[in-house]
Amino acid sequence: MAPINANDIVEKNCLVTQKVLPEIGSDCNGNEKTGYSYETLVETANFLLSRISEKPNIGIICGSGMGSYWKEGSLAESITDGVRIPYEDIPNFPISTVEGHHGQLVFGHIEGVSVVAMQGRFHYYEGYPLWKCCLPVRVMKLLGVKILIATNAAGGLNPNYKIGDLMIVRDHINMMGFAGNNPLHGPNDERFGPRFPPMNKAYNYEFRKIAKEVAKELNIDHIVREGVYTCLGGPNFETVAELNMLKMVGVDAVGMSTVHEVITARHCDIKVFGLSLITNECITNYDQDAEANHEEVLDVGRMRQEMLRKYVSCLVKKFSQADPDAP
Ligand SMILES: O=P(O)(O)O[C@H]1O[C@H](CO)[C@@H](O)[C@H]1O
Ligand code: HPA
Repeated sequence: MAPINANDIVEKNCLVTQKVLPEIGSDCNGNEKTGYSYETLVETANFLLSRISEKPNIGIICGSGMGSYWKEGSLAESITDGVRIPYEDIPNFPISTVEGHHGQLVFGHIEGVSVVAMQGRFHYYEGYPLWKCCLPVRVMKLLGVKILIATNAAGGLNPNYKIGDLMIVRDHINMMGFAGNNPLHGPNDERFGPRFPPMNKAYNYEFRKIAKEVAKELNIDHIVREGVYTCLGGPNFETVAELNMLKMVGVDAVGMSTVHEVITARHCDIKVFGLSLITNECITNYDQDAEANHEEVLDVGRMRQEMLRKYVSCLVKKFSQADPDAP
C-alpha cells in the first residue's frame, strides 16, 4: 500500500472545505478566510425569504438569558405568527453551542411590527471567527432589516450597578479590535458598506432617548442605566487585574459578544440599539469569595424575563414608529 501523504490529506480536506463553505478573502499570508461572498449570503437570505411571507423590519439578537432560550414568557415566545427555523436548517449558518442559546431564527410580529429574532448568537469563544459570528447580521440586512436590537448579559463593572439592572449601551470599546481582530478584517465588499466605516454614532441617539422615556413610562427607570460595554474573547471570566484595568478606561459592563455585531450592522447601515442585562457584579478585589459563573447569568435572565419582554416589546413599537425609513 502506498504511504499516506500528509499533503494529499490537507489538499483533499481543503477541497472539501471549499466546496461546503464558500468563504472568500484571505489575510496577507493568503490562508485565512475572512468571510462569505455577497452572493452566498444572498442564497441564505433567499432561502429564508422562501419560508416567510413578510420581510422583517427589526432584527433582535437575544443574548444569554435575554430570550435566547424558549421559555414561557420570554421575548422570543411572545412573537406572534412565529415561523421558527433552526440554525442547522439554514444554508451557510453556524450552529449555537452555548448552554441557554436555543439556536433558531424566529420570524413574526411584536406589537404588530415585523421582526426576526435570533434565539441564541455566535461567540468567538465557540471557535467561530468574528466574521462568522456576525454573518446573521449581514443576512438580516439582505432580508430588509433596518434596525438591530442587540441584547446581552454582562458583568457590571460600574460600582453603582446592581444585579438585574439594565444598561442602555451608549458606546463600546472594541478591545479585540485593538489587537486587529475585527469582523470587517479582509477584503471589503462595497455592496455591504464602505472600507472605513465611522463608529462615533454606533448606538443610535434617538433610540437611546426613546429607551429612557419608555423606561419612565414602565416605571423601571430606577434600574435602567446607560454606559459603555466592552467585549472580551472569553470563554473565561476576567481576572481582578483585568477588570480593574477595564474600569480605569471607562468600561461599565463586560461581556463576550455584541461589539462585532454592532460594527457589522453599522457597516451595512443598520441602525443599532444595544441593551445589557447586568447578571453579575464584576469582582474587582482579591478578598471576595464569590466567583463568576454562567448559571448565575442564566438565573438572572430568567428572573428578568417578564420585564425584558415588556420593555423590548415597547421599544420595538416605538423604534419602528420613530424610524422614518420603516414601512
Ligand atoms: O453576550 P451573551 O451572549 O448575552 O452572553 C454572555 O454570557 C455568557 C457568559 O455567561 C457569555 O456568552 C457572555 O457573552
Ligand atoms: O462578568 C462577565 N464577564 C464577561 N462576560 C459576561 N457575561 C455575563 N457576565 C459576564
